[in-house]
Amino acid sequence: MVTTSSLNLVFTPTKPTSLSWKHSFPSPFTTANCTRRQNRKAYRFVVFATVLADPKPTVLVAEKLGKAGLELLKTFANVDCSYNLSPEELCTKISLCDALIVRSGTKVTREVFERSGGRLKVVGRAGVGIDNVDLSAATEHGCLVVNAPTANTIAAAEHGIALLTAMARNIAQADASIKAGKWQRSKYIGVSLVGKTLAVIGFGKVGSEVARRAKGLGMHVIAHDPYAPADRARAIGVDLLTFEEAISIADFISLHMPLTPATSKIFNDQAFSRMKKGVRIVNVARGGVIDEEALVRALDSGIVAQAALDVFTEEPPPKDSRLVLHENVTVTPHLGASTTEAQEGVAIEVAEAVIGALKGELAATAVNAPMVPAEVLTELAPFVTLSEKLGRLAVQLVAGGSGVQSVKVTYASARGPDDLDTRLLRAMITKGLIEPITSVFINLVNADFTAKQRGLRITEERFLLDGSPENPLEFIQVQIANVESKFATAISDSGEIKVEGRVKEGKPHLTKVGSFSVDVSMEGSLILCRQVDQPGMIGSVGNILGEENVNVSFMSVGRIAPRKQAVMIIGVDKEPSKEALKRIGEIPAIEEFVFLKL
Ligand SMILES: NC(=O)C1=CN([C@@H]2O[C@H](COP(=O)(O)OP(=O)(O)OC[C@H]3O[C@@H](n4cnc5c(N)ncnc54)[C@H](O)[C@@H]3O)[C@@H](O)[C@H]2O)C=CC1
Ligand SMILES: O=C(O)C(=O)COP(=O)(O)O
Repeated sequence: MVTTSSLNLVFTPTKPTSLSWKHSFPSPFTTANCTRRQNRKAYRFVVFATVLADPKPTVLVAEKLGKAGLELLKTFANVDCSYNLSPEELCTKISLCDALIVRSGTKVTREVFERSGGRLKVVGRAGVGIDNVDLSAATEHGCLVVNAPTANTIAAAEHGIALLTAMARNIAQADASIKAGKWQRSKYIGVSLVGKTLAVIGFGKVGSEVARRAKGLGMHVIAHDPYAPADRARAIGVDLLTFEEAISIADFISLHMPLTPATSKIFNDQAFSRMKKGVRIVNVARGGVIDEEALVRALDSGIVAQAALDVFTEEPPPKDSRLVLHENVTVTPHLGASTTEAQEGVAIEVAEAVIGALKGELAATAVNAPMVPAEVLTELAPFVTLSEKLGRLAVQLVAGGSGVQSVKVTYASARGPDDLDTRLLRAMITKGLIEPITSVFINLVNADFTAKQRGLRITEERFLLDGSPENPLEFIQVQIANVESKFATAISDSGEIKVEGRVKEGKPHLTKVGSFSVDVSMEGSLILCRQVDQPGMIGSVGNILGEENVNVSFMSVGRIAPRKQAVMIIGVDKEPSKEALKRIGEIPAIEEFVFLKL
């Protein structure tokens, strides 16, 4: 048994039959192929498509983006290129935008999401680092964040090597000196790289490309990365060491990890004190991983002989920054990704991801939503629809005023937990449970967060079946505990509202309500009746609906035993009038009934 999500707040359905959708979904999800590009697996992703009122969405491009990416965006959207916006200008504009594209120079704060009024659907980061985007706020607002993780890797690695070699040979200082009319050959004696030890901190895409190139320069390369697979390092001929080991034996250190709470100021006084005297440091990652004041102290004391920095805690750094002005420091203004090739690449990469997201696809480069491989998505597709419908149906059975706090989802499958990814199904059940009773829009990005915020505790269980794991799932059960139902029949023997569904011939079917077995296709709207099993019932209800010109799409009866109680389910194409529903309720053999929209 696998149980997830343990959240403990309360939410109360206020309008259980209201189905006013803030966003409509042509289908619960669409799929699209994620194309090309080296280093990227061909994933296909799910998503919740938003139908935009304006035929063309608006994309705000807040920083300079390569031409090819802009052209691509213009084929699909109205593109507003407004650079150098102040934070207030950005917040003002954002309520008119469906997507925002930035580089590292724009802070996408919580206020930006709040001020978007729910319109902003995707933030595209035309580059790797997303430390300038408030990811929690994005997730809370159901806004997808995508980046362009591969197209600037080589540019950043080449810049790292450029800084390494320039620093070792005092290129920048010598250049400035000669332009100042001097000729200082003995002052700018450098150090050689060959045979020296380079510690690469952060052995990801950029770090490993730097390692490859440094080996080509004859350096001995070691690395530290708590998450990097040892075999990838071995394949490049690099030993993975602990942080302390790596920094204490290195002659050169090159930084390539993201800025996170764990890496913030990881290079501090303590770290510098462990380094070999005369070490040289390159930072093409993020300024915030270094305590810049500690680095100045280490430079002054000679522990660090030289530093070459492309990135700073504050960008641009203050004009009087002691670090920038230090004679042993070489600086560039965050140029790691700034090659013609990389900028065209990231522009296309981010434009494709943003367009995909606006079309309703979840990009391969989503950073705040789970990625679902294509093959998993294809086989789970009908269960995704089933999940949402079960959620919608279950919550509409709750009597108004009963707070829904606890929902148990059971997946019956012959597959082991590792072979069945239920995140998508859970998100869709959550969507089905919450959307009918609120105006909140739920997608894969914000489902768990919204459930937590609304006090909905969703636990998941697996019911392991014998048999063939060919079919991912046999059935899904949704149970809502500790509530009253407006249709008492839906309460199972164990006291919860219980609905169960299966996929039959690719279509979602309701197969259990409470303790009654039924079998109806989950389409349109349903009238559920509990009745004393007797002849003529179908005709009686059918007549009332016929008089109202309500088309009946199907009827199905599930009974305990002949002439005892039965559950009749009637599918209708439109909502019958209150009067018709009242007349159905007045049929003597009908003990209770409920009208539900799927
Ligand atoms: N200066 C510039 O213009 C550019 C800077 N960058 C920056 O370079 C960095 C690396 O980028 P990529 O290689 O594309 O990212 P990546 O995600 O491929 O690699 C980052 C690596 O850092 C590792 N890491 C995480 N926490 C760590 C820790 N505490 N200690 C050591 N390693 C840790 C991760 O396991 C991962 O392998 C990012 O911060 C990115 O923003 C990237 C491109 C251009
Ligand atoms: O991709 C990254 O992480 C970078 O740091 C590049 O930043 P930029 O897009 O050049 O502002």
